[in-house]
Amino acid sequence: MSLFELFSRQAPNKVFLSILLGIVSGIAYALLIPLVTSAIGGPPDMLEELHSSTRTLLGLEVRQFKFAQLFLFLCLFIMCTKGLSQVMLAHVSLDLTTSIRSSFYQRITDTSVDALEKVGMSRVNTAITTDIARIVDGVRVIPELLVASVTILGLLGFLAYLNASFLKFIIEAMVFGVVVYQSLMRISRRHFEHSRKKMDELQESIRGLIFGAKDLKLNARKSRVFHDDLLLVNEDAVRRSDKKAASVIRLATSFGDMISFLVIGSVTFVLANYVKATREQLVGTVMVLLYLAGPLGVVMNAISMITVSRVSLRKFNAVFDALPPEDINHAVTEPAPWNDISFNRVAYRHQAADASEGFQIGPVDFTIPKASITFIVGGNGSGKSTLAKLLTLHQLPDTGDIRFGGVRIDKSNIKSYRQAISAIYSDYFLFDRLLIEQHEERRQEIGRYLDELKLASKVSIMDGRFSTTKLSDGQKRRLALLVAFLDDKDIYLFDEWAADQDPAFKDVFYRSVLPDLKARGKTVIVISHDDRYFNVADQILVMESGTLTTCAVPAQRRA
Ligand SMILES: Nc1ncnc2c1ncn2[C@@H]1O[C@H](COP(=O)(O)OP(=O)(O)OP(=O)(O)O)[C@@H](O)[C@H]1O
Repeated sequence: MSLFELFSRQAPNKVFLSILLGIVSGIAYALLIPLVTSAIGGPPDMLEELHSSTRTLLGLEVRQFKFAQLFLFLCLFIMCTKGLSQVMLAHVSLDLTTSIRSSFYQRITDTSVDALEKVGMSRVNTAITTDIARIVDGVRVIPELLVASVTILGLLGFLAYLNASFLKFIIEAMVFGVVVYQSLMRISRRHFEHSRKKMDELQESIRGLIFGAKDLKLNARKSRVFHDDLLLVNEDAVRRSDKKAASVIRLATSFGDMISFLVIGSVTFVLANYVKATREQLVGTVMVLLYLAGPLGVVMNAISMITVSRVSLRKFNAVFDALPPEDINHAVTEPAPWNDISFNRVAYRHQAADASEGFQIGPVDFTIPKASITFIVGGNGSGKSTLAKLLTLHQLPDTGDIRFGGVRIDKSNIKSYRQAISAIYSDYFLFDRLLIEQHEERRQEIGRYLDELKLASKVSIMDGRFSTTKLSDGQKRRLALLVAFLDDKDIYLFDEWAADQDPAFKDVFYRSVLPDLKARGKTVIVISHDDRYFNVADQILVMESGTLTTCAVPAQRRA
């Protein structure tokens, strides 16, 4: 979508009205010069009446009173129309910012987890914090550009009336100016594109600076290498590209400023010798040229902002397109009753970023009965978490099928079946609130869980919001468990949940929490390295290099 389309789609009527008001004010602007030159230079016949009177106002003598009145009226008119036009544009710009952000949030919500992981936090962050602001800045100046262009046209019209030969020369000079200016802008755009690319890398380094702070503090050499060879190098690359781009833009702007004066000089000192023109015509032309500098400046500034904005728009669109909405049915309906989850010849491949084949799990076959406990075990990188993503329906298999009872999971029902699942992944995110309805029964339930999870002395929940999330890793996971309990889903998946727990609570988790969930009819899937507790499981799925090697049932079950 083009910049102007973005703006006019946001509020077509307001944009139209503000442009109209801007144009009217532009025309009024253009009228001020002929008015002043007429007042100074003597009356054309048709304005004779306006020159006639001199009056006293507030003790001051005002000559050509009607001219003065008209001049004042035009000034007030310009102030009102331009002001109103600007206020409306400012409002539309702010609405547009919110609207682009909201549609981006929606896109992030609708896209697949896979796409989001591929694009990555840094690119999404830069798109939201840098690109959207630049896009809106560029869009905001489009109406100003139109208004300034109308003013310029009006002034050129007056020049045509004054002296056609001067007009021809000035138009030629303007075309020359625009061609040179545009060439410079093209160069600056290339530098901005480079800077924008480096900005993504800089964002990634900044993430390292914050999230890796603890590690960096423990290793001065590593910290120095990180600072000097990565962070500052990226910062420097952004700075250098921005500097080059800004220098070219400034050069273009001063060229633009100067060309007005060169044209004034050429008209005054050279052209006046060759073209037949009266003194009034010459003075009028010079005044118009001086006056032209204002709207020309606006045009040039607008073009430079639009240049930057177009770079950001391209980048933003690339991120937006890399997050396509999941091609699934988004309507949520109640799934049909089921007694087991079965994986039949299921295979899924992670696409590698390089030319290599990537990692594949499967084909795998297994069945998980309802109201049972299944452990998924295996070495690092064996594919447990990938299998967990398939089990929690974040991905459909490339081949084979996943069935809930007799129902095959496909694009038409995957979202509905997802609603039956609650998961705490190894990289879970703890929201600072519950995001569910609050009522008295729920409050009592929460109190009970806080006691059971030994969190009552640490956290309270007020209006669905946690009093704090500044907890130890183990406590945070317990709070995540509380959130999962409140979800009250049919299926629970825990990816190495107990890894941070102390031995006492680990025992509670495996010997009490999991069997309780099973007793309540929940289907529990646990990814675990805790072999001490494997006997809690009804079945164990062992992953090895993406394949399911054993489907073992523990030999003895402890009471
Ligand atoms: N988003 C991804 N894109 C490409 N490859 C991936 C992606 N996620 C995981 N992989 C690859 O898949 C393989 C299995 O990863 P997975 O996270 O499933 O292993 P895991 O058994 O859970 O390991 P761990 O016990 O260390 O958590 C790894 O080799 C990893 O490189």
